[in-house]
Amino acid sequence: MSITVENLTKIYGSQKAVDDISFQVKTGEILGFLGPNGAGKSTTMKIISCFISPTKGSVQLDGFDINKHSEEVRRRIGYLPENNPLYTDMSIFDYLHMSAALQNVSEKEIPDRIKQMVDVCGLGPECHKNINELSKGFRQRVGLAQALIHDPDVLILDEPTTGLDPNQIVEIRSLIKEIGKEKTVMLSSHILKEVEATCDRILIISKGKLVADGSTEELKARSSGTNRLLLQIEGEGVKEGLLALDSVAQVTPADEHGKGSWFVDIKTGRDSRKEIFRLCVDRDWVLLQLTPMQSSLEDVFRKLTIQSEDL
Ligand SMILES: Nc1ncnc2c1ncn2[C@@H]1O[C@H](COP(=O)(O)OP(=O)(O)OP(=O)(O)O)[C@@H](O)[C@H]1O
Repeated sequence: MSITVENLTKIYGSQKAVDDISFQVKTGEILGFLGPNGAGKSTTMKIISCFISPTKGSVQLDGFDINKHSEEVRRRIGYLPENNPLYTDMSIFDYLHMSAALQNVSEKEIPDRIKQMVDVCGLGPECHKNINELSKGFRQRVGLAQALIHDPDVLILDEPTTGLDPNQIVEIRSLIKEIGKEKTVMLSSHILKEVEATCDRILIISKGKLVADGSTEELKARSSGTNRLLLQIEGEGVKEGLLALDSVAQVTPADEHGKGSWFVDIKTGRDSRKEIFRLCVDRDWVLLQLTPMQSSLEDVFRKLTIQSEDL
């Protein structure tokens, strides 16, 4: 089941939280939704899940419109809100029973659905406990079980791994990947490594506007625009010599990588390595290192979200 968001805007009082954004999530895709604090991620996810209505624009799930067919949409969406609000004085069983009933799962089917969710979300060893007796990781699993109880085609997960320890993060991440084999998933996170490891595609939102849309590799390539090399050279006049090469855009010191180290940014579509090697031979320089560098998702995120502060 696909999600189509068109010209979505949400204004709270005088604040534009989401500013005319459009995107699609394809059936079976795991989409990562990134952005700094207050960028508009939760607001967008709440609108898609029919928890709040947009000021303008539309969201459709395979043709079901959130404004016209909200019941149909809700039935097809599982939503894990930020901070995973749970009724902590309930047992896992009672909570999942209540969640299933609220999602109109028939009374006859509920016990089987709960059994399946306990199994899928790995709740077995803890399922006799009350929610307030569970660790954060297990509470998160209960939140996921709640979101999945009515077997929705689409899962919307708002920061599903916040507050978890590294082991729990790995466990929840692999659970999401497993679930994502059958369902369309959209998840927000502040952990870029997690998004990189879990998602097929990434959207970056900043100040309510979309600033990037693509796979991790596409975003890295688009963001850098130039290739970067790390060079370590022994010799005189290295910076000036490198800058004189036609394919070189910029040379900056990289002293943290050792004496005589430089970052060399190469113009788009060019390859300077042979030229640099010949230059070293001509000038009698000693080339100690020539390593291509890749920009990280952190670099891309910072570049795009800091740039958009100036919009
Ligand atoms: N109910 C509300 N009333 C007024 N303003 C709101 C409301 N909810 C959110 N906002 C504002 O809308 C903007 C976007 O908030 P939102 O929660 O969508 O951001 P976010 O990207 O999810 O942030 P975070 O990563 O911190 O959770 C923020 O400036 C926030 O203060």
